[in-house]
Amino acid sequence: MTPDPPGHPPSALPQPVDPPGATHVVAGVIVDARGRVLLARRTAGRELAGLWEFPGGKVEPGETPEAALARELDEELGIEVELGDPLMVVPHLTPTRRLRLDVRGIRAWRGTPKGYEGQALAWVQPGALPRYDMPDPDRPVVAALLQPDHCLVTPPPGPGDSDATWLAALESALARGVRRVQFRMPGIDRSRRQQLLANAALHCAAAGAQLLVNGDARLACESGLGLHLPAARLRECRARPVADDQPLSASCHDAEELKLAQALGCDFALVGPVHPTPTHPGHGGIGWAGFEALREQASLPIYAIGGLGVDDIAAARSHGAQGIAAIRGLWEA
Ligand SMILES: Nc1nc2c([nH]c(=O)n2[C@@H]2O[C@H](COP(=O)(O)OP(=O)(O)OP(=O)(O)O)[C@@H](O)[C@H]2O)c(=O)[nH]1
Ligand SMILES: [Mg+2]
Repeated sequence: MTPDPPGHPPSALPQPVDPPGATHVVAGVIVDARGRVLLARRTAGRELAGLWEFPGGKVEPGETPEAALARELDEELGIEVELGDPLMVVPHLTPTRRLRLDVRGIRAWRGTPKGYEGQALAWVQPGALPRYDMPDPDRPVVAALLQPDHCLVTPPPGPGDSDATWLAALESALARGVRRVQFRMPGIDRSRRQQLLANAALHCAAAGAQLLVNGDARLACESGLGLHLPAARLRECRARPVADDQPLSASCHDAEELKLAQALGCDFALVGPVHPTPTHPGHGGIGWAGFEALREQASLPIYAIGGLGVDDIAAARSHGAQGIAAIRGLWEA
């Protein structure tokens, strides 16, 4: 791609090209005035019969995704729609094919949705979506509707930094909208770590942010917080190391680790580095293509990490990520 000439606005994000053999499926998130989301149930005799899905269908040859979604929602529900923002594109590998589930918001519609193909419809409160049995690629979509689109991984206090300085930086990250925090403290002794964690927990609770402790299962359990497993710890785990109601996440670098994380019931994973970062010297980064190659083999929500910040959230979503996780990118104002 040639760089944009000076004085011109940056060009729009390149349209993702379907890899050979991928079936491009477009689906809409239709929300009513009460904030409920419309799901449709796949009818008997079709693949994945009985599962609930976002209404939509396959893009036909020569059709734009936008035209395909408008057509599908007219055929299936009898409504005329105005499309809103893209939510995310989930690349997914099934035993028989490669899918790209391209999910768009629906800004407005005319008509009353009805099941024109005999499918049952349900208007679902967002918080109840995880209770509906949906196809695997919908799991990250539901997470994108409900959970934070960025996750702060804390740096330890710098040399000479007081605990108060570190806590003030955490507070300002929370004030900027961080709602998911991984407490990572390499090189800090246990008693100082515990003290910082106790204070961080108070700040996070006050902001309504979720807090997960990196690596230390005992500390996580004692303090009733979530746990994040670095890849080496993940590989040692034979069973979920925290209670079901405590958040659990893991860092994964390959498909095997993602499978382990999923089998343990991790709520989400961190995958990267997408771009080179000072934290992983000598690693060139897996790039978005490498990220998608891992994403398509798993169904749990995944944050992309490595040289990313809030400006990269839309791009991350277009590659199937929940959003981005970052140390520096979210710590520094
Ligand atoms: N519409 C829709 N399809 C989904 C979702 N999640 C998901 O995996 N899919 C998959 O994407 C494909 C969509 O195909 P479809 O059967 O709805 O296609 P369609 O409306 O064009 O119907 P047709 O091919 O039966 O005529 C199916 O394999 C379906 O399982 C979703 O949330 N919405
Ligand atoms: Mg359909």
